[in-house]
Amino acid sequence: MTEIGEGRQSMPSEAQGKTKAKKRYLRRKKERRKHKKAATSKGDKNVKVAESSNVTDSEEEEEEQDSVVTDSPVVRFEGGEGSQKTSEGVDVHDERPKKRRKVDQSEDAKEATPHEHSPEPLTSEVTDRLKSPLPALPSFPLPIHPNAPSKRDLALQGLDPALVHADIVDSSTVLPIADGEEDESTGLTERTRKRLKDLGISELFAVQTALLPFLLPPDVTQRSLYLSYAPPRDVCVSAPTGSGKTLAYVLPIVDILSSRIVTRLRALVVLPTRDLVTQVRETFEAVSKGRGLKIGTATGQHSFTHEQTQLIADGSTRLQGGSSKVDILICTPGRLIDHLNGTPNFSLQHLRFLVIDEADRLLAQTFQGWLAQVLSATRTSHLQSLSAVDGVDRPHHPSPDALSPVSLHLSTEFPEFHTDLDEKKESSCQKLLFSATLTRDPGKIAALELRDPRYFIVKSGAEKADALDVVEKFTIPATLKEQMIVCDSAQKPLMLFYLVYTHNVTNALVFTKSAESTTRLVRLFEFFQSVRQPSEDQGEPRRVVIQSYSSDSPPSERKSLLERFKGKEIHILVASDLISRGIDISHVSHVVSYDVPVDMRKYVHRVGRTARAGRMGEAWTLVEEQEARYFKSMLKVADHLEKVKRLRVSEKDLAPLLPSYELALRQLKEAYSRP
Ligand SMILES: Nc1ncnc2c1ncn2[C@@H]1O[C@H](COP(=O)(O)OP(=O)(O)OP(=O)(O)O)[C@@H](O)[C@H]1O
Repeated sequence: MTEIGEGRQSMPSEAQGKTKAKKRYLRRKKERRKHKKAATSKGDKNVKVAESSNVTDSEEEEEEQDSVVTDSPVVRFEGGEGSQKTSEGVDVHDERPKKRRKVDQSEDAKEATPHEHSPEPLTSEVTDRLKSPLPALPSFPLPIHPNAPSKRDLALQGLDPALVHADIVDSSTVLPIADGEEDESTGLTERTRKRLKDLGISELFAVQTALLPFLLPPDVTQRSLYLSYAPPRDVCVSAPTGSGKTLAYVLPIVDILSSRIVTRLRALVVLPTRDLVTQVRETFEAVSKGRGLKIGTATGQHSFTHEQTQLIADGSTRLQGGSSKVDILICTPGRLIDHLNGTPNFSLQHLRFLVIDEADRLLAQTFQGWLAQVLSATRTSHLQSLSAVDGVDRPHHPSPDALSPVSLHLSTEFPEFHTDLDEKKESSCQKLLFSATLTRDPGKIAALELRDPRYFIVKSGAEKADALDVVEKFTIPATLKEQMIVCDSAQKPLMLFYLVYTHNVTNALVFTKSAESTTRLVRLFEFFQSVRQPSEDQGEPRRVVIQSYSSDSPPSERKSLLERFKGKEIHILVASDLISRGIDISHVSHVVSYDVPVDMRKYVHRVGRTARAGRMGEAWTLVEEQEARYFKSMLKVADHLEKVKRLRVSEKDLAPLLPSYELALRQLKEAYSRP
């Protein structure tokens, strides 16, 4: 309070002081104007006398205030019609312009000159100073906006340089299989080439032509079972679905392992599903027929003990080099870890090949950190942990002859002597990664501890390929025709039935989002078929055999379903994404995504069940109206939107099927409402 009071007391004197100074200033200003007027009046008779000599101080003040108001470039008058009311309700006539008025900026600029604002007339000393150039201030450099990194640069950030410099292979490349003793173009042995011809294969596909010469170099020492002093480079392969990736690794493995004398576990193939394990085993058996190689599988389909007896020759004696009944093991990651941790003498120290097929899928799932465990087991003897596993302190009976070079330094046989055998060797295990949608994720690739990797990317139009294509895009088989049908969700089953009947589909895979919807859709289709009336023009409708294939069915039933589908006993297999990857059924003519795939990878693998090995195929995706935007943007991001054409089906087309469909729907409802 005191301070405020004091402030108020001092105000009048300050105000007076200010008023005097202002008065002085205004007086001088008036004088200046007079002088100016006197100087100009002689030559200019038309000059309007704007400044009366008897203008009062207060009038001058108002003038000053006005000039302050007009300093603002835009003047706005809120009250309409030029009059305003004061807070007390008194009408005040406002003489200012009623509309917005723009003040001329150039006039402002003129007013803002130092002369105008200077309260004192400029002395000659000051004007001299103003005229003389002031020493220039050091100017700061203008800020530079760095260019935003291009999409390409961003995409390449953090990538393995080997991936950026990948070998791009044109998907249309084929190479006839040579006759004669030597084949310099592929490095395949005569025996393997003969076997391929027996299997009806006369030429090699693009991925095979690229990979075989690399894995089977002309220098035979490079084909040894152990390469501790010149360990082989690892390989990553990205090639479209159905392009023959399986043979690209089966052929070199069979050729190299055929030189072995003792059976050891030398090739390990890891796959995400049991069905794929069975399929790859069949390919190995077909190619290696008559070569004496032993092939085993571990998927959990049989009991653990049964699998152990199939894999291990001797589980009772402690063997530093491990023991194996198989040269090649094809397995799922979960079961592999079970054997690594729980099967005595199961060792990966002799591995020459570690194949990870459908690599992006396997790397996306941890399966108890299977990869880290497998990589560690390839580096040193797994034997050390054995007694810990079974809890038995075994008598010490090492057999160093069975040790691989990578494990020789662990030998306890000659502890006193230091020879080059003690030197730690590198593992001879060559990692081979395959997928149609190979991950480019640097983090996931780093986990693989790849050794000087070489990337092969198979795609159409390889000559135009850019590093960005390598990074972001997946290739779809050139022989595949893709279409989407946008429809109401309630119409989807009817739309499927329409497509099946009008296109005479007899070999199709239909993908749904879940095992439950698979079963429901099959039941609806069966009801629909049972109530469908013969048409006037086409007579009795064709009978379509449809079955569901999902994780709900036991493995033995699934196996038999696949066999029947391959044998064309089943026309349509409605499946969850369980078989969207890798499954190779050559005659599949149509793939229907009854439910939209959740991402581009899923889409690529689903549609890739048709148009395999250069055959023609069609893929339809049923898109609910509210999903259309999402689906299209997914395709657009993958630069694939223009490849998927829209197929339009009108109400009129569906009308003939509608009565049977409605009846079938009622039956399905009843079936599901029954307790
Ligand atoms: N050189 C060849 N000549 C003829 N057929 C071949 C050749 N190579 C592979 N095939 C056949 O092509 C089909 C597809 O091969 P494969 O299953 O290896 O494809 P993929 O590239 O692994 O596909 P996906 O990515 O879907 O697993 C198989 O039926 C296979 O027998």
